[in-house]
Amino acid sequence: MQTATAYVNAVYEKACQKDTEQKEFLQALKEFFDTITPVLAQHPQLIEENILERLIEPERIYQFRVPWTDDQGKVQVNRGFRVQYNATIGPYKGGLRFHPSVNQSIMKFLGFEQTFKNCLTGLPIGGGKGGSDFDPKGKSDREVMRFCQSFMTELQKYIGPDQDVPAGDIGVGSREIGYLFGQYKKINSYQAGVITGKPIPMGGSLGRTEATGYGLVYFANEMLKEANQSFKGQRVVVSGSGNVAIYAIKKVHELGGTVIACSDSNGYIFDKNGIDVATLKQVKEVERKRLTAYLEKNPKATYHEGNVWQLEANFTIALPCATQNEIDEVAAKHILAKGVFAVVEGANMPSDLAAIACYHEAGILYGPSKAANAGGVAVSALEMSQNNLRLSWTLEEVDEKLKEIMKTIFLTCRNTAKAYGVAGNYLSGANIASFLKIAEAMVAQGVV
Ligand SMILES: NC(=O)C1=CN([C@@H]2O[C@H](COP(=O)(O)OP(=O)(O)OC[C@H]3O[C@@H](n4cnc5c(N)ncnc54)[C@H](O)[C@@H]3O)[C@@H](O)[C@H]2O)C=CC1
Ligand SMILES: O=C(O)CCC(=O)C(=O)O
Repeated sequence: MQTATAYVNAVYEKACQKDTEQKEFLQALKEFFDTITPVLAQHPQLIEENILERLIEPERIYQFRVPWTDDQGKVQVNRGFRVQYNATIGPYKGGLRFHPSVNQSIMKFLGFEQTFKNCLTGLPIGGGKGGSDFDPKGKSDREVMRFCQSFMTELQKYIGPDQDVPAGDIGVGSREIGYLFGQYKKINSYQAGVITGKPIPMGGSLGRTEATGYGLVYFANEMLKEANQSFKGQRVVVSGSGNVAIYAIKKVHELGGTVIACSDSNGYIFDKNGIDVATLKQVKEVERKRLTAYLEKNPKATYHEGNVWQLEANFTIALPCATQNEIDEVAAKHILAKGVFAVVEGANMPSDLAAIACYHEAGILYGPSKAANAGGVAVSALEMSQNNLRLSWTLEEVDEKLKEIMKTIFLTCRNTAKAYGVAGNYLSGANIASFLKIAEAMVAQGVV
């Protein structure tokens, strides 16, 4: 039989030949494969089952046309996707992203990551992802509504509370989820559990809006405790200024840290006394303006064009919460030179492979996205539970469950890494623990 290394290399080579252009997808595979080779050496039956080749192939991908009419009466066309990656441990579950960069590679990398993330939550949810190259920026509410209605007119054929349950991601917040769910109900019937992140009066869960950002900080806090550290007195930089970033900043401040900078896709603000969350929420959630509008309300802050990871000031903790590959090798080296001892990821795959190698080489704490940002999908699964039970938990109840889930994910990563001889490597811990559970379930279900 092939050795584990030869098997992993062969599967990766084949993927590279099949999906040559899909660089984000291949990157996600490489990051994963590098950590699980030793596990395959211990479980040769998984090689016999050809588990990797089965696991990396999405169960199915839908791609569809999304025509809609803009405010000038002109017909526009976008491309829609839903990747149903893996439903071995539960219905497909994962967000929808509306951003001009969306393509099949990005959808596949996100669906692949989601499969393992969802498994780490310990809740019965499989992995999926979807979205469109539609750009909500600069569109009126009515344009966004018409787009969402057209998108859902097609998507509704493929989803259901026990089949596939979408939610939000970049560019999809409660406004979009409201329009999407409204159209689903018009075509079908009221089935609350068909989508999560719903506005509260439509069956949403308290705490879902905050869950990814809060969960990230709960996870980071567990990492810090393990290293006899805390958020108290830390100078923190958060990239992005959207849903994940805003609630991560809020929770860091509650735990005694100071977030001195955050960003959008054009530039970043530096506010040495700490980002004012109320102002940020007003600018981003209510007015939907660029970050420069923050300065009108907080003139002591400064605005700089470019990537926040070029910040001149020193800081100790980095929480990337914007997008994939925002930290490359140059940015990682800059971050390390500024005194950072922990990078914990709110965005999906924000560090490229060279950046991750820099963290490992420097021996800093590194919390990988599939573990650290799982709080959002975990509370989405709690929303599904509440919808099924036809009841609503209080914010305190949801937050308590989220804290417990994030602590358990941390312990799973920590204990698995230790058991496989890579103590402190939470990336390996996350990959190995979720891989073993899904692989075992896939073997149990037969070759399907
Ligand atoms: N919303 C959720 O529950 C979850 C989101 N995530 C991930 O978190 C990240 C952020 O998502 P959300 O906050 O939900 O999206 P969002 O649409 O609310 O905000 C995205 C933010 O990132 C900024 N951004 C986008 N590209 C950027 C770039 N190149 N440089 C700097 N800033 C940039 C945008 O200006 C915006 O402020 C994404 O990677 C997403 O996949 C992960 C788990 C759950
Ligand atoms: O809440 C969900 O179902 C999905 C959240 C998400 O898209 C993610 O975890 O990346």
